[in-house]
Amino acid sequence: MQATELALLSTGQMQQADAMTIAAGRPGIVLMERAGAAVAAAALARSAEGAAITVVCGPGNNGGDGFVAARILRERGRQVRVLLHGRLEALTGDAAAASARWDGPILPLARIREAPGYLFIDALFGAGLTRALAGEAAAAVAFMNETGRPIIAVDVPSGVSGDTGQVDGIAVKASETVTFFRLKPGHLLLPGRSLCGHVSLSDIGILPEAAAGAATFRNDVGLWRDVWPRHGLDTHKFRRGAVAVVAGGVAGVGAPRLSARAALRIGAGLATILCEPAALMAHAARGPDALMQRSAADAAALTAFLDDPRVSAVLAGPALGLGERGAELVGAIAGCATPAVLDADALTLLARAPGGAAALLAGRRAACVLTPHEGEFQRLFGGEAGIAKERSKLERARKAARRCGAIVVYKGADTVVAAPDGRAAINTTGGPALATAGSGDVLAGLICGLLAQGMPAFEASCAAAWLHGRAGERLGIGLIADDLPEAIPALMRETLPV
Ligand SMILES: NC(=O)C1=CN([C@@H]2O[C@H](COP(=O)(O)OP(=O)(O)OC[C@H]3O[C@@H](n4cnc5c(N)ncnc54)[C@H](OP(=O)(O)O)[C@@H]3O)[C@@H](O)[C@H]2O)[C@@H](O)CC1
Ligand SMILES: Nc1ncnc2c1ncn2[C@@H]1O[C@H](COP(=O)(O)OP(=O)(O)O)[C@@H](O)[C@H]1O
Ligand SMILES: [K+]
Repeated sequence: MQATELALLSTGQMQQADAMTIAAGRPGIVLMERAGAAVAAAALARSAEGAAITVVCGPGNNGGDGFVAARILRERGRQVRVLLHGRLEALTGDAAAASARWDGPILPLARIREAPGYLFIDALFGAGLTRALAGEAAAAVAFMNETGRPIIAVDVPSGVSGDTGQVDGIAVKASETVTFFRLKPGHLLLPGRSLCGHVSLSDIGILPEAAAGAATFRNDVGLWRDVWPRHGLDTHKFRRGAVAVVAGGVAGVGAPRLSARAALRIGAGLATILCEPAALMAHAARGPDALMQRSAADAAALTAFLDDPRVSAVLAGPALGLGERGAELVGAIAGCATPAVLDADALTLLARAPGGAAALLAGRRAACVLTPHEGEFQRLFGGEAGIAKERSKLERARKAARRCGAIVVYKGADTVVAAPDGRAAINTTGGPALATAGSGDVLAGLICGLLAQGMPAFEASCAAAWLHGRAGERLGIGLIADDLPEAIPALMRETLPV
């Protein structure tokens, strides 16, 4: 899949895409007929001839799609009941035209409890949702959900914001969502994603160029395949990239080793653990033999190591420790010219720095990736009203990336990767099996391993998040973080030109 097909459009951008297509000579009612036909096709696939289908229409064009679907379903032998929220005379434009083509009865929404039928089509609200559902609409949605019958949502489940995936109050819990042209962020961000059921995308004739300027993407291989590191026959270990993983003391030997192992498994040529002197023996006693260890007592030692131009990326955070040494080393990384990944303790130390992360990273000369989970994100940006008050995880990540001049990998079940230039991607690979100690350390190591091989930081972060998630899916429940790096080589061979 190409990057333009992975584009996600906001509801505003989708409206512009519609308007652009209509202005180019394709009438809105034609688009609506195609949208309604796609919804009808989904309902036909889920119902037998004669089945009773209830179509719940709202006051806008989402309702218009519902009227079209209702007409087609009746023509195809289904028993269709149409309910409308609001007055028929209040419908305008394409929705009014679509309702005029439906010559069956139209019942008020309040009658939804009578004979609900086998399947619902939710055409209440789509891209035009402006506020929380209330009154009759909220009651109808509660009823549909309670019946446990299948619900096909038109465009988005009513009550879910297409932009943020957030729900104020109540929303439809759909079995399936039929949407048009391109997905919206709300289909992928939680809780929206969990309310959509299976999402199918229908081409209704909107001009593909309408997505050309998109800066938000679903994270998939097509987004970064072209910049995936390739190594020629004449490569050697330093050309493949050397990673430095900055570690802490004896109590935290495991976490940085998970990161370093991940960096090696994703293709870095060399990985060295730089630990407190007292931890050197503990590291030396552990596998794999391919990993190297050195002591780095302070910032001077770390800087001297990073000054070697062959060291191509550095990672700090997992079990680094929150003491003076840690703070000093994070300061040294902020000031160095080596591409860096800052995770875990390094993020807490960044948040504690005078002026916060943005101040410490202001002068950075090389790419920097921050990998906060929710708690770390709050620590870093919770005090910045412009970021913390933003309702969309996508926009919070984007603003944080701009603020720090760094790539932000805002982790969770709907990880968002955002770049300071405004690009962002939402990751959907992975699952609950990844919620296990050390899983984040592996992700940080994967990113660092790709940075070390010269992959641009945004794409490296996206690729690492995608592979990390796929590895989690493949290993499934019961995985421990140690398993994740080992699953990476096979995944790479299957999905990438290595
Ligand atoms: N444009 C096109 O060509 C195509 C568009 N398509 C379809 O159009 C859909 C977008 O249509 P849309 O823009 O008319 O918005 P829609 O989601 O129907 O809702 C707007 C209405 O709901 C109302 N309303 C909002 N929130 C509410 C609430 N909480 N509680 C109560 N009322 C609320 C709002 O009222 P207002 O906020 O103005 O008071 C307004 O009356 C899109 O999702 C896709 O399905 C396809 O056919 C392809 C071609
Ligand atoms: N339910 C989930 N679905 C998908 N990915 C998840 C889920 N839970 C956790 N993850 C992923 O697992 C990793 C956990 O990282 P983190 O919270 O830093 O854990 P740790 O500090 O134990 O290493 C992140 O990459 C996160 O996106
Ligand atoms: K809907």
